[in-house]
Amino acid sequence: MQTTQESLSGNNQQVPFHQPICAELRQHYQSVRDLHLRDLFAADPQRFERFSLQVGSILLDYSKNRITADTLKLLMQLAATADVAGWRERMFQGEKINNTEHRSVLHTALRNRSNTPVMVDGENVMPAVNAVLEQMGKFAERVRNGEWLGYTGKPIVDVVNIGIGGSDLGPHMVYQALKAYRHPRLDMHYISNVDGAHVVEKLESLDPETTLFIVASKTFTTQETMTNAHYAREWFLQRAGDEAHIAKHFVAVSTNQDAVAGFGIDTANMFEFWDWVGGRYSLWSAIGLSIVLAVGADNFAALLGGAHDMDKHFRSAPLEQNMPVILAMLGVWYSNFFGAESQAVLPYDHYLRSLPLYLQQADMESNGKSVDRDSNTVDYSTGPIIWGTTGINGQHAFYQLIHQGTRLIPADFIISATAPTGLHEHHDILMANFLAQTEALMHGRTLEETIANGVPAPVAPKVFAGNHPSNALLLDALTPHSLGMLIALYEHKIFVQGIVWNLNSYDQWGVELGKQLAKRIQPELQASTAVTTHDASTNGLINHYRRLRTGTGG
Ligand SMILES: O=P(O)(O)OC[C@H]1O[C@H](O)[C@H](O)[C@@H](O)[C@@H]1O
Repeated sequence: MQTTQESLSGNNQQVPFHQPICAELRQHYQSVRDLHLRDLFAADPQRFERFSLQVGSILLDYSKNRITADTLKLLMQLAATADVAGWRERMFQGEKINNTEHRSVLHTALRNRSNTPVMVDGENVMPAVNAVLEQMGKFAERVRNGEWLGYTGKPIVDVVNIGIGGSDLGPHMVYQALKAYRHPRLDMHYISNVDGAHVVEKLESLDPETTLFIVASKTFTTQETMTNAHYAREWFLQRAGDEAHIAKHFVAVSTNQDAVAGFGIDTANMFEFWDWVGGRYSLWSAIGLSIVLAVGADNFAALLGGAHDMDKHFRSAPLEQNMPVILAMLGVWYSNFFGAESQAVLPYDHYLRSLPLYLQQADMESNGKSVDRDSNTVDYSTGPIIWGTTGINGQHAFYQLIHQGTRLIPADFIISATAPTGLHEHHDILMANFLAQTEALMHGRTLEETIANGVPAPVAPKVFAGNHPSNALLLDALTPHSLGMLIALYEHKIFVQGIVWNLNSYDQWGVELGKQLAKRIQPELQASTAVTTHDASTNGLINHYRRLRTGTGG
């Protein structure tokens, strides 16, 4: 096993995409690209059994993909060539696979319910992980049972999570997904945008006496979060008067103890996590505090347990029976051989409506890269554009393009078999649409079938080519456990694709340049003379804004 930083870097010739298996896959692609799914199904009555897999409470039907048994065999050879199994072990064992930041990648340790030791720099991280989990559980229990009181002696009613990116999207998505499990007295709110409208509008509806703020930031330096947190602190103090009341209404989640203390939050009210937790993989850490407050420590433990079960499956199942690996390699098949540009995520579940947003960060910030882990510029496509919304709403908006447009858009359809509301008729309608769409995308409707249907002329616009690939993910029910499994499934899919594309999926240098430029531009917006230090477009826009700007100095 590789241990040193140098040995984690290979050279360009080692890149999986330069290996002979890719030439073989390209050749194979030529023989498969014109096959129609309709014919593949007709030729093989066992296709569903052959290309579906159940792991715990999740069924993955991947039979409606443009693959044959040979495709899968070759894709798995590519995964093996990329040493997915070796890298997987390196990740789980805490090697510093994030080679540009020299960090381990151990979100799996946060949900390691087996409690086996996980070592970072010679130290087992599990005692610290468990201690923070306990701290979160105890704190949440006091808030939930009404023991934790605001400065006028009232129990907390509203909790505001102030965070952005990974410190917002994960907890926000999970809170929505587990709404059915939430504490009846507690409402969670999420403020991320530095557009003042977000914080002002939200605070208008809240009572400082019964509101708890969680300032959630891994670095505790993110400008948007700090600006909103300072505003919330000011808003609170204007009403509560005394700084001593802050301790009852502000807690922090961060890796940066000094900055938390500097903000004025007692570090006794800080929930810690560590630099080996990537922001977009952090909902399992103290960043999930709002989840624990909403659904309780037991349900949070079930969420972690679901993710842990998926971790165990991912770590031990052979590649060809490994759900994250299968999803990942199907994605590679469409991105790198069919030239697909995007991947749609279509949850048929109101509670999962934020999953596409969450996965946008998880996937696109991880694999949206054109320089590989050895600093070579890649000559193949990497992470796709992730997009989507709840399935039914999408049907009445953009599905037209998926059905009859000119682009190939692989889509993941996600649904649970149980209606959390008990509205069974609603759920049957939802399910029928879910099935109808995947069937229509796959099968299409030929010219002959269209004519036989007796549709009036013109007939051509009413023909559906079909052959559009989709995965169907069917959960027994949307529970904390199955949600944990589902999120971990996607995390590991992203990991596998990153390995196949030879990327470091765990840094995000691409977000830095804009941040630096914004810092430079911000004071220029208040300049008294025309700004000339940028390109003509940026200068023109800055100066136009300076003229229109209202408020001090404008
Ligand atoms: O948690 P924070 O340190 O405030 O970071 C919040 C977010 O901001 C960054 O710019 C990154 O692109 C994200 O990966 C991160 O999740």
